[in-house]
Order: sequence, then C-alpha cells, then structure tokens
Amino acid sequence: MSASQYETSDRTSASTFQLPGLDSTQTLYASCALAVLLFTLITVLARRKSKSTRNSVLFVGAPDAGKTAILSSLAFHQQLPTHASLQTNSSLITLPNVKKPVQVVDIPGHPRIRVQYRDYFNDAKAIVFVVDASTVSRNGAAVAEHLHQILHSFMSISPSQSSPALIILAHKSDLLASTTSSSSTPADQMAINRVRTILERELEKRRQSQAGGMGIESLGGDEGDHTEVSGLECSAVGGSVFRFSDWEGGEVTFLGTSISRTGEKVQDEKANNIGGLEGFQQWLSDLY
Ligand SMILES: Nc1nc2c(ncn2[C@@H]2O[C@H](COP(=O)(O)OP(=O)(O)OP(=O)(O)O)[C@@H](O)[C@H]2O)c(=O)[nH]1
Ligand SMILES: [Mg+2]
Repeated sequence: MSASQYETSDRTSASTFQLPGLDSTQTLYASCALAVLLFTLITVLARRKSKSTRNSVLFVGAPDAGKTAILSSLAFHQQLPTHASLQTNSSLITLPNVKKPVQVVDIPGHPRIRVQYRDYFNDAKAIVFVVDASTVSRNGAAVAEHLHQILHSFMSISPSQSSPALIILAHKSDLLASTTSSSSTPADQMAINRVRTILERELEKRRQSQAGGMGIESLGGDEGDHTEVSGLECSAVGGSVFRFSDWEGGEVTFLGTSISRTGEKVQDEKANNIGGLEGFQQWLSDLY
C-alpha cells in the first residue's frame, strides 16, 4: 500500500469521529458535555418520577378496627353501616386546604387478604395503621404481628427511595370515655397510651423471640416462616427494649380517633371537619 493510500484512509477514519467544523479534541469535549447533559436529564426525570409515585393513603389494621367506617366518614361525611370487608375498597376524599382529591385504599384485615397491602405500598404517601383501642388488650399479640409485617416492609425500602409516613390510630376512643370518665386524662390520650404500651410490649416479645432464635409466628402471606425476620431495629441510644421513638424505620405518629354512631351527620359543613377525626384530617392535609 502506498503512503498516499494510508493518508487517504487515515483521513477517512478520522473524519467519521469529527463533528462538522470541530477538530477531534473539540468533538471529544462536545461528546462528553452531551453525555453529562443526558445523564443529568435522566436522573432528574427519574427522581421526579419516584417522587410523584407516592400519592395515595393506605388503611391497614386488624378486622373490625374501623378502617372502612373511617373511610366512609371521610369520603361521604356519614358513617354507613359496615361489615367485614372481603375486598379492597378505594375512594377519593377531599381534605381541608388540599386542592386535589386524595385516593384512599382500605385493605381488609382478614389474615388472608391483608397481605394485598404490598400491591399498594410503593404508591402510598401515608400508611395508616388502625387499632381498636377498646379491644387491643385482648388481641394485642395478633395486632402486633400484623404491624410487624408493615414495619418489615418499611425497613425493606431501599435507601435511594422515599418512605411513606406512618401513623397509628388509636381508634374507637369513645368506647374508653365511659371507663375513663373519672380520670383527668382525655379519652384520646388514654387510647394512645394504651395502644402504644401494648404494641411496644408485644413487639418487644417478638424481637426477643427472634434474637433468641426461637422463631416467631409467621409474618403471613407468602413470606412463610422467616428465620431472619427483621423490621424491629431500634437505635442503640434507646436501650434494649422496643420503643417506637427509637425505631430505625422512621417517625411513628400516634393519634386518638373516633367517629359518631351510625346515621349521624358527622361533618361540620363550615370547617369541613369530621367529629373525632379532625386531628387525623389535619395530619393528612399537612402531608399534601
Ligand atoms: N364505638 C365506635 N365504633 C366504631 C368506631 N369506628 C368504627 N366502629 C364500628 O366498628 C365496627 C367495625 O368497623 P369497620 O369499619 O367495618 O372495620 P374494618 O377495620 O373495616 O374491618 P375489616 O373490614 O374486617 O378489616 C363497625 O360496627 C363500626 O360501626 C368508633 O370510632 N367508635
Ligand atoms: Mg372494612
């Protein structure tokens, strides 16, 4: 091959990597700048997408806790007669000072159905765990098992993803009012204290069983009996017992709630407030 032939082929291959009007160094810089721009664009779009996916509110909790009753109070401003739900309910609710309606998904508490919360977990902006404060002393272990499943899901969220907010409603506080009428503590606060204390005790039992390698009751659904169940990790500062305030999965809010009896109009039209659920409505509004 002659020297002139080499020259021609060199020029041809060089020209394929050059942008018109730029030499090879400038072409390299331009390509790098373009790559950085594309990367930034993709990252921004991906972040926006992951932020925008968390929009709904998820109601979970034991059967008969009051989830559907709360949902119908918020959605229809009236407590409709309810019965054990056998399928997931979904409704749009309006919140004070929030422009767009918010979707609420109510997962039945039946052990076989409750695992369906996982299908909605990644879209949830808030997880609302409803507890019947009037019966929790009797069924605390079962309620804690259910809550453990939820806490486990929180701890499984990857660090790059945002977590939903978690609130535990100490519900049916009206049923404590008669038993606590002589006490100076308001019924809502009494309900919170009771629910928090019982759940912390029951979750601590589960934590100890795990640590002792004794195995604990199943977390339900298709997870079966896990030997390495986690989700109850607490910061070392808090000492050795389970405390919601030390839980590593995030902040846990407690609120006492109740709703009026069947058929009563429960909305204060002017304030758009619903008796016994105002604090909860406000908490939701603050999220949106
Ligand atoms: N006293 C009182 N009763 C309530 C309150 N909230 C709900 N209830 C009653 O509790 C019962 C159960 O309520 P539901 O809303 O059906 O319970 P749920 O959590 O949806 O139960 P599942 O669908 O089985 O998971 C109903 O009879 C309600 O009227 C409350 O604040 N106070
Ligand atoms: Mg229901």
